[in-house]
Amino acid sequence: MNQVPFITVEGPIGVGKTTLATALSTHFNYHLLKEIVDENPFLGKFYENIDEWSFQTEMFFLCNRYKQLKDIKDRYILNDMPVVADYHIFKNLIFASKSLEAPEYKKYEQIYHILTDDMPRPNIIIYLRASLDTLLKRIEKRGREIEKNISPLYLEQLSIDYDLKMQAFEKQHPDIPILHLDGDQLDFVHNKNDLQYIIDMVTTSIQTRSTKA
Ligand SMILES: Nc1ncnc2c1ncn2[C@@H]1O[C@H](COP(=O)(O)OP(=O)(O)O)[C@@H](O)[C@H]1O
Ligand SMILES: Nc1nc2c(ncn2[C@H]2C[C@H](O)[C@@H](COP(=O)(O)O)O2)c(=O)[nH]1
Repeated sequence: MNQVPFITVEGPIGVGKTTLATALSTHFNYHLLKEIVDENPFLGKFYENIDEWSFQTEMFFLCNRYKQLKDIKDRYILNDMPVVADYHIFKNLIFASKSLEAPEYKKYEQIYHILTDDMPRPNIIIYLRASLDTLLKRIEKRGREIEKNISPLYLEQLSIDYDLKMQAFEKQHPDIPILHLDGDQLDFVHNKNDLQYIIDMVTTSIQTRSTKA
């Protein structure tokens, strides 16, 4: 496993991944790996008609993230420069497993592993959860036009899928610390003490990893 800190913040749409990853990047002076969203030309159509646009949407996210991971591997990880990201590549499987029909998902999964199995993986994961009501309010506050069509049911199911994925991930990777945070209780945007609480947790995790290395 790579020794240099590679931290990721994960969780359902609108939970605060990009906000927290950006704050951590600034605090620790780590390179920030931010996922692209608005550049995905299919996402707006996806929310209007998932069946029609899911394959192109998922493939666009996969190809873009593959290129991002390849770049940070070459430019940062292999040069022992830490990174903090607002996504884990496994999110592609969470979304695609629901949006693609089984035969297409089988093909997608094969392509996913071909592209990403030799890419760097985060060695500290921050898992943010929040209630459906909080997620919906934050998505509305963020105000992306294309996300106005996100159905509460889609978001609720996504949250369940994230929980199931994280439970499975913890069993499969006991060596990778997962910091579970309650996004309903922690306001790291408006409350400095809440942000400092998270920073202290992450600092401890980084130090623990370096002593084990
Ligand atoms: N803990 C929080 N408390 C209050 N507002 C938050 C919190 N986290 C995020 N937000 C706000 O919610 C919106 C979505 O945050 P964002 O970081 O874009 O979520 P994600 O990257 O998970 O989709 C933004 O407007 C952000 O300012
Ligand atoms: N169908 C997919 N949609 C995805 C994927 N990754 C992100 N997204 C969407 C969800 C949000 O509308 C927006 C930003 O996502 P966040 O998780 O950062 O809130 O993009 C994906 O792999 N498939």
